[in-house]
Amino acid sequence: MASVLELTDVSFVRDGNRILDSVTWSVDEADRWVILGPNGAGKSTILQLAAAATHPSSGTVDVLGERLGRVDVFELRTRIGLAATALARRIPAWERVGDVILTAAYAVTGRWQERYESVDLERAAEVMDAWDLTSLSTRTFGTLSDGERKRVQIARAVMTDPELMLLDEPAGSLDLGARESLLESLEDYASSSLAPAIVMVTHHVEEIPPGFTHGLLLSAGRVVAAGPLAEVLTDERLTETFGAPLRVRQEDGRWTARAAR
Ligand SMILES: Nc1ncnc2c1ncn2[C@@H]1O[C@H](COP(=O)(O)OP(=O)(O)OP(=O)(O)O)[C@@H](O)[C@H]1O
Repeated sequence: MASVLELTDVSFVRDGNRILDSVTWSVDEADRWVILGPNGAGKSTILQLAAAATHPSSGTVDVLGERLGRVDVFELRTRIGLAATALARRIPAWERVGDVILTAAYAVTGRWQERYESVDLERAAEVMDAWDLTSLSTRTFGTLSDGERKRVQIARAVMTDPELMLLDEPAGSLDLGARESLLESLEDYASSSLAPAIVMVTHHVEEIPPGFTHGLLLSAGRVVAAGPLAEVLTDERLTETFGAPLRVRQEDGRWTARAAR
């Protein structure tokens, strides 16, 4: 199986702090990974490397077969879908949802031309339908709830038909109903044979959608465990990752964790 992301002995140092320490990790095209770890573990930094948004201090990062440092990252980034709150801040509050999705095909925010290809209009309609956004298509982005905004961010990334999808805390800050509804959509997306490799960052095992296959546990910039979810999500490894005694359970494809007593 082809590897879409490969980190080999990667360290990332900023202001004298070793944020990632000798990380070796690889993602195949059919994988759906979750990166779990406490605040400051280095999860977002790994996502930034995978998004070709930064370079390692040492070691090598290969994204979609291209080595960072030897490739035009602007070209490479067009092949990667990234849904992150920091990016959503660039979406103008006055832009209509339909245009937020549609303009992804042109890698811009803010509608900039009045004539779009019909193939893009059809694709935007399909994506909005899949992510339950059709009824919101004429609403402006600034009037949406957090849950609706998260859906729009993901749909915008899906619209570009990426070869690697990166999701930074897609369910963070959502209420229970919005979280469950988003996880259902992510489960549908992850189960499609047409979907690309997916890497999702989260703090909570409860936010892992059914159908996700692998887990990378990070603590203080180091890999605690990486592999199939059932092998890495154990009491011992979660306890080591979060530095507190934890017990983890799986039921109907969903995970829960709580303090061990
Ligand atoms: N450019 C930088 N300069 C200095 N320190 C940085 C830089 N980027 C990240 N850090 C630090 O590196 C550590 C890891 O950050 P990162 O955002 O990757 O962690 P995270 O696991 O995603 O955390 P969180 O769960 O809180 O979002 C943090 O302590 C952060 O303050």
